[in-house]
Amino acid sequence: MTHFLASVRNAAEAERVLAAGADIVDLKEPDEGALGAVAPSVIRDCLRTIGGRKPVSATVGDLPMNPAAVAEAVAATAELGVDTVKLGIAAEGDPWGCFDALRSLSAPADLVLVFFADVPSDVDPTEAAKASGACGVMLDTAGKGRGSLTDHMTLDEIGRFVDRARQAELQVGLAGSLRAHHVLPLLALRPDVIGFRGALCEQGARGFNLDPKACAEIGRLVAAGRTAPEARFEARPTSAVCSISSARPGELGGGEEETGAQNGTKIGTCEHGERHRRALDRIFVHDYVLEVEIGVHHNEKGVTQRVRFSVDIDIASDPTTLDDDIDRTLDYDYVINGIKAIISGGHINLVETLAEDVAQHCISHPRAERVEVMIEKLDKDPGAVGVQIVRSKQET
Ligand SMILES: O=C[C@H](O)COP(=O)(O)O
Repeated sequence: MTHFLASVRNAAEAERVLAAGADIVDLKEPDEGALGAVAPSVIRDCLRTIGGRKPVSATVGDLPMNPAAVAEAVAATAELGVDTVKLGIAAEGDPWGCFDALRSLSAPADLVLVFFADVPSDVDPTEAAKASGACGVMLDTAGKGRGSLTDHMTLDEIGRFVDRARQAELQVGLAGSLRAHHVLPLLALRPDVIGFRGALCEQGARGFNLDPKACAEIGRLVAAGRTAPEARFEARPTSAVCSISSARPGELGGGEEETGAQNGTKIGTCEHGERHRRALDRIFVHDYVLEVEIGVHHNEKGVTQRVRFSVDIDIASDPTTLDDDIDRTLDYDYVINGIKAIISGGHINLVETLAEDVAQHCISHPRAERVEVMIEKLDKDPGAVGVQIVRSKQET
């Protein structure tokens, strides 16, 4: 199961993220850099407040790779009683000297090495963990104004990082200016930890106060999403048939589709772009009907009504490297699990809001270029009413 790590700067914030369902409280001063350290007195205070309810990690600051300084900082932080100490691997200095020094420490806390996706490093994470005695590795970003983790690495690359750590029997975490729309695609990679600060704060700014609504929203998404990837191995929803049917070459704009036995959900793929090395293909989920709590009217509150989702996503693909591999395209489950996670959040007033959330989820997939979302309420008299929106990567 993936654990929700929330970075906080004091005990009051720790209480707030615990209320939002955080599994790991990560002590960090956001104004002091990507891995800014909080003062020892603040760590003690937080440990008292948390009182063992959840594991606590702490960072040691953005330190240069100086063996003596790194070993001293890790040992001092571990002595305060945290469960895990997180150490960022900087580009310059003597990382291997640091790993040697750490290995000979007998610090009373686990060590996690943090690698920055936006800082090139030739240190191999699993080798570094072995050399230092770390029990885990994590990806994060150093430059918090320079995009999120997925702006610096593709999902395939992040997946390989997770897999390599797994093979080395290491715990693995993912973070780096992650937002709500990153939750599902990253949970699908099955990391042990997914970490947030900025997304939990007012205006999404990591140095600002925590926003209780944002904390709750991220907590809810992680809780809902970490079960969603399992759906790949579970029975499909009765309303959907999810078999793949690809267009044959030459069927521009055509394509094949399969129709659900229960209510006619259609899911498929059709090629509609030019057939060069990098084609534009269209993945679609049509006529997917779910019960949703939605509407502004009094008689729409506290009840569900049938809503039909039709989603078309244009994806960049390279047919020469597809290799019959689901990870090299966009899985229909990504769309379906996203819709399910969005509607599990409770009542939504407007179909426009629902359409926008679905569109943002879809367009955030690294392969998605353009998405069309149609949402229809089916139980309104006299017929279907709804909204259709189009969003492109360039607009987001
Ligand atoms: O360890 C997780 C980090 O605190 C993530 O911070 P961020 O979401 O602001 O990049």
